[in-house]
Amino acid sequence: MDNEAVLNQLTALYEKQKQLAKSAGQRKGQKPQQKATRAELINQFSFHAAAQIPPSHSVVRQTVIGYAYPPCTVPLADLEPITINELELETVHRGRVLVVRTLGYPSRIQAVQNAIEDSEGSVDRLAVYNFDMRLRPEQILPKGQLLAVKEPYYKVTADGAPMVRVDHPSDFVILRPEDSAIPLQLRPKLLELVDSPSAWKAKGNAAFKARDYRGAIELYSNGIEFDQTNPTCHQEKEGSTHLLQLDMYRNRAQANINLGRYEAALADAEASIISSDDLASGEAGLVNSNVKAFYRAGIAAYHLQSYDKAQQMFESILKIAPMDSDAQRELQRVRRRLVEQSMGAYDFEEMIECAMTVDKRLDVADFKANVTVQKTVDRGHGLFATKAIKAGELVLVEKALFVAFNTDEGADQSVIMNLNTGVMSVGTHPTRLVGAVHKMLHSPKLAEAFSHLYDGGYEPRGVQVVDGVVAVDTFQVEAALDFNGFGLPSDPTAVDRDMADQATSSTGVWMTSSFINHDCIGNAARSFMGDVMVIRATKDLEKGDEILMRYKNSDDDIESFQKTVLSSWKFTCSCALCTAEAKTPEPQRQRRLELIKEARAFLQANQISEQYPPTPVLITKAEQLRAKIEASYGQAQFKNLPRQGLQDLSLWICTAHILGAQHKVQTAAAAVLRDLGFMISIKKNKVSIERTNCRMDMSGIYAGMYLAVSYYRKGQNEVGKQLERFTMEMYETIHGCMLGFEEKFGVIKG
Ligand SMILES: C[S@@+](CC[C@H](N)C(=O)[O-])C[C@H]1O[C@@H](n2cnc3c(N)ncnc32)[C@H](O)[C@@H]1O
Repeated sequence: MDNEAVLNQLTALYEKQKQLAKSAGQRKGQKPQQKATRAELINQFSFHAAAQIPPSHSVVRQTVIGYAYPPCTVPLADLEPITINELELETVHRGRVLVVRTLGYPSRIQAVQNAIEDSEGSVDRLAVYNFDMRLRPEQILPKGQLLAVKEPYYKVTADGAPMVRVDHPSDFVILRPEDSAIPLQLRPKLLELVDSPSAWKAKGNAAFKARDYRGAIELYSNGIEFDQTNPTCHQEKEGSTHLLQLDMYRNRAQANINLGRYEAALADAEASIISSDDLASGEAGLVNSNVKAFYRAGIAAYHLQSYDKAQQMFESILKIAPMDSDAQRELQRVRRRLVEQSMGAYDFEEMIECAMTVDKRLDVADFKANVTVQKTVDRGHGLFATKAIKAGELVLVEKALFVAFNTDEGADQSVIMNLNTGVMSVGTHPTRLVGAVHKMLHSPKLAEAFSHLYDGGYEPRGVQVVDGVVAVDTFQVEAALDFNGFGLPSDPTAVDRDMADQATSSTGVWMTSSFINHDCIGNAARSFMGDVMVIRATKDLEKGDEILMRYKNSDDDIESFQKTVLSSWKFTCSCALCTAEAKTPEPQRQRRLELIKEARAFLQANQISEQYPPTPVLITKAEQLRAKIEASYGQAQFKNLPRQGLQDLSLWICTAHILGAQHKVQTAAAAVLRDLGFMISIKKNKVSIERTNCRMDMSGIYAGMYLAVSYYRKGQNEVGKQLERFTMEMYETIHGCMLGFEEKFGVIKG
């Protein structure tokens, strides 16, 4: 399907969804008129359809963001039960909880769905959105599952039938058979009596072995609680009860690690460390238990990027088990992270290699020592330099909170239609939303950090942990992602790895980089290596300077550029470039747009090839056109500023001279650099480059190398060397590292 057809299809779908939402809204508070019967529902969910996903080629998968309601923040125990028959359409039932059992096998399209029945035997459909995509549908809504929907949202669906809809993962609680929230009618007839901590531990171990880590965590928790609330329960093994409890903490730590719940894992692992008094009792295996406890604490701390703590844990192991090879290996790994974190010393080439061949989610630390988040005068928060940073040096290296790669398994062209904001985002956005939400669900720390990202003015509610999970508001997360998400290019070897290439490209969110405000010129450039963003300075920065980057490349047509910025990020850019445009008289701007159009047509019709170099007549024509465009950039407004509309044509002229008479290369290459905002002057073999208003891109690297070579050819090697160094620095800044420079640009030297 071509782009226009997709766009038409999406617009039609959006309109339809808006219409549906409107007519559904009119039924607010009503009871459903037509509902599927138990038999119909059982029939609908009667076979194993877990793998059902619509064919992605003909149907654009859609996630509709409709009524944005906040998640429940009341503990399950404080909610009043509600039955299916009491539910009212288009209503979030605040203060209530619906306890149900699933009737059939789950199906999955955008949501995982199943038929449900309540304590009165009434039936309906349940749809769980934003589920953890690492889980299979049958792990979320298996047949016969008892579960609670906190403050249920009862919704009219596209087919007119009702459905209980869960948008926030924390509103959905899987219940164990013995949970007191389960009404008598839904309770399993036979409840296994578990009456000792060791029995809970055994059950936990069995669940763990079956890779049911969620289940194992609950079972160990029950065991720990049982132990704490029944102090006399275990005469089973005098003296060892305390150790049994520590075993369960230790095992729960591993289950938490396996689910990526590192904060809980660290707390569990630390709680499971056996004291020196207990160790002195000399029971066999206790040292080994502590090795496990320290190891798990170390791994959890590592994933939380608490590298000092991780180091301490692995060193503790080596004190009691000096030959432990796992601890030795992990200690080495941590030490590398500590060097990266404190000094910004990375092996970037290895990172690109790893992203290309092994895993795009890289194992590296963040380097944030050069920046800090501060309030700005008029644009909320911003990111500022904590020390002077030279052009080309690292400003920030940051691993993403989450990236949805378009190469991930199951990655698909899908669309989020936000009926509240009117924004439609096509690509991997739905995956990014779910990924970010699930990262926060078990990490109050991450949720707290994320809550500071700009979200367009959502009412701040703080981070609340309810029933053991963070009540993450998926609507708010989506709003924040709209403002703070970045697109990534799909090719990690591409030279200019800044902008995303297509609507369907990978998308991610980086927490610190999110504070960088926009400027069309800016003073920093980003590149990506796997899920790591590398930001370097494009000019010398002073301590206290605000870091600024362009969110999107500015358009020749300033009006349309400003419109996009306003609709996407809700501000009007007032940078030096936009101000210069605004000061340019309208007829002059219109004239320039016409000339740029003419230049585009010229470039399209006269693509350069080595085989057929452009004729002198053609080059003269290009130069005349360039002169006209140059004149349309008023000297008064654009003194020392980049002139975007000239860039492509200038590079064409420069390349044409390279292939033809060489004597004009120098002027042509300098013109390309001038159009990017570099003011170059060469006096007595000394190259000075004024770059206050520079922008960097690939044309600059070509021009820089051509310029350097032209001086080498004239025997002015000193000048050539300085220009080559400048070009290499530009390459490193926009590419992140020097990998590939020699192959692609070294050859220009011949
Ligand atoms: C990714 S956030 C940047 C950090 C943000 N200033 C904050 O306080 O968190 C994007 C938002 O910052 C603001 N912003 C960014 N650049 C701006 C600029 N040049 N002028 C005014 N506001 C800007 C806009 O509100 C935009 O939607």
